[in-house]
Amino acid sequence: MNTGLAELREKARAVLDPVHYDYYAGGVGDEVVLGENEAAFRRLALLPRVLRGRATRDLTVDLPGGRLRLPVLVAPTAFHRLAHPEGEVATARAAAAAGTVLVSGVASTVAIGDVVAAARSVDATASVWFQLYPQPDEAVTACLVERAERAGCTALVVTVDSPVFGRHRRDAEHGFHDLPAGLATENMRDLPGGVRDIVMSPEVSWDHLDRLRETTSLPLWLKGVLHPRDAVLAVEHGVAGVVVSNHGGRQSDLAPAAVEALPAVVDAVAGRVPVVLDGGVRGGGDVAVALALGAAAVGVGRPVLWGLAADGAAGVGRVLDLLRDEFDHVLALCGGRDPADLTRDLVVTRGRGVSARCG
Ligand SMILES: Cc1cc2nc3c(=O)[nH]c(=O)nc-3n(C[C@H](O)[C@H](O)[C@H](O)COP(=O)(O)O)c2cc1C
Ligand SMILES: CCCCCCC(=O)C(=O)O
Repeated sequence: MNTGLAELREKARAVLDPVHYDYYAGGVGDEVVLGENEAAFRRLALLPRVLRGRATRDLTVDLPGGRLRLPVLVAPTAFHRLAHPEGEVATARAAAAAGTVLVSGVASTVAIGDVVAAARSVDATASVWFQLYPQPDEAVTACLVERAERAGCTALVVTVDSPVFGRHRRDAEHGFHDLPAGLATENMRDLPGGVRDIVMSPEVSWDHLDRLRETTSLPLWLKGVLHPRDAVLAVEHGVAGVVVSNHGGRQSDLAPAAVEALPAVVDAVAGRVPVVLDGGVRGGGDVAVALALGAAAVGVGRPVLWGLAADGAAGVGRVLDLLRDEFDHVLALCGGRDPADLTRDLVVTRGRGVSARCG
């Protein structure tokens, strides 16, 4: 892990209520996938290319829903006001200042309109995307989508890896089930039928996705895809992009590490839509490896929460600066001029030698 990020994590651990720290840090079951997400990156190396670099590198990436000044976006995570009183407002300001996208979760503790306003107060062109779980009551989903559109979100991220809640042992041991008094999931107010809770339903299907797509003209990303066949189906169902993710090791503890699932999804999608990876990204080197394996960008979840808890918007800004700076440095070391110079032939598995390649 980048040492700056490790310091922020330790500062966050020191200031957070241990129950809330464990909610953020924890994973499902035995936390095998949680560990594997990071460990899998450590097993990969990048072959440098020489004599082809340039003095300054262009880190910009264009995605459906917005331009990123670095190939790192803020993955959706719930309940930012557990970390800092300003919550998602602080995160939005920092993401906008860094020139990247905040994917704001439906389970945010600030309403989406206020999140977008915070981002736009820093940069009038800032892009905020809205993440939601497709609800079995489609009137609820439609209402959430309408709110995101009205707020000015520029893309929707539909999370599909949660047919049921993940079983988080740390939360169970602490008895953490509810937000403390004074905090609420602000997007879940005044919904059709008086619904207040986010429902995870195994009955949500591709048909729900098709109907959701008909309710909006926003680009729609599918988050939580690991099987290449699902990636193909996603493209066939008209998504604008796919997020390879195991939810940061918080859903199935039998899932593969996210970066290990990435190449097959990239191959299945075959360039028809961009692929974003999240899970275990803890430094600029991880960003570079993911891009070399075909990701257009990566998402970061927990490091942003550590930065937020440690120092509000400034702490989130520090996380994004550290990742940008380290990624730029690694790109230079690989003889890269921009992210497109990171190609799969650069990636090798440690301990397995390097095969002859000239492609
Ligand atoms: C505390 C926490 C809350 C999360 N909440 C959501 C959520 O509401 N919606 C969602 O799609 N993903 C959620 N995720 C998953 C993240 O979007 C992302 O997939 C994951 O954090 C990436 O792994 P990383 O934390 O190792 O970077 C959450 C993750 C954490 C750690
Ligand atoms: C009742 C709100 C559920 C929010 C789910 C947040 C999440 O995805 C997580 O991993 O935690």
